Amino acid sequence: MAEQVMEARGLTKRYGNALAVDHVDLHLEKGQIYGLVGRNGAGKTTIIRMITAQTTPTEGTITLFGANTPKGLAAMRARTGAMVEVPSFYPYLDARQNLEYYRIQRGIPGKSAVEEALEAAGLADTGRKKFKHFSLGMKQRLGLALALMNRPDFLLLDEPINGLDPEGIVEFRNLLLRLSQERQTTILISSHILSELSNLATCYGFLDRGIMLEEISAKRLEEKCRACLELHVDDAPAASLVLERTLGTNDYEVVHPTVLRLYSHLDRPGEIARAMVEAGVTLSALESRGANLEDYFLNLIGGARHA
Ligand SMILES: Nc1ncnc2c1ncn2[C@@H]1O[C@H](COP(=O)(O)OP(=O)(O)OP(=O)(O)O)[C@@H](O)[C@H]1O
Repeated sequence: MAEQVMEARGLTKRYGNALAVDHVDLHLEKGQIYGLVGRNGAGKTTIIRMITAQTTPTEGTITLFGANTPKGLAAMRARTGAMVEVPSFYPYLDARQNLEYYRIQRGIPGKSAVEEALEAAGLADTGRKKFKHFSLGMKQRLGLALALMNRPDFLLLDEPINGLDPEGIVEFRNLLLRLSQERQTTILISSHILSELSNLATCYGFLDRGIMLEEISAKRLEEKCRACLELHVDDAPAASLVLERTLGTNDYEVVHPTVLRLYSHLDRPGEIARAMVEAGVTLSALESRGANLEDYFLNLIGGARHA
């Protein structure tokens, strides 16, 4: 069984009468890249701040690397690194000097920690360039380097991609993939744009107004968003036979006794309708479906709001 890095149960944060985070459960296993997705104000930052002990939960428990006592948690937090807001760096210092300042302040042993962190964040070649001349992408990467200085096993990043241009997003994503592959770092990354995390996250948690609507693996999400033709019929087993024998495809699933999803023949709905009619299967609807990631999330939120 994969090692559990973090588990939160019933995690709740109340500010006065407002519930910023409402009984959220979260699970992260070693090596996962967990995308925490929610619109502005959904509670992402508050969750990350509770995990990093920057704020105290009103209710609920957090377990980090198997520890859940205050003392145990404090010890395990040394194995985490976080970038919650862009840290304040000195504008007239370069990347190395800024990190060296924080290394000493945090008591991280060994000067090589700075070099290693700069290397891991793709900033090893910035030389004497002062922070004030950094692009936003470089500033974000310096924030990442700072979070990496203690070589964390578990990295928490709050909206690190926010404001980056497409090229910056790809660069940042590649850095995180490298960390995940080379060091098996477990990563929790939040974003309000689901598609920013595609090709990166291995699982997602969808958060809306403090409530965790769904935790889902990237693989399952991809399957759910795959383009298909949805067939509404009177008899799904009979329709399956038509798909297999007449149309020669196995690329379908029966999702209900009267509904099938067909992933092949997407551009040939007429052929499908004809084959069904000829076999005596009543086809009451044939719809083209397939959500992109963003639509999936919006539908999920919409569903929860109308419930
Ligand atoms: N210190 C605080 N005092 C009062 N309310 C707060 C405080 N911090 C957060 N909130 C409220 O809690 C809710 C969740 O905020 P949070 O910052 O966690 O959301 P978020 O998903 O990270 O959004 P954003 O991307 O805008 O930061 C919001 O309604 C916010 O106004």
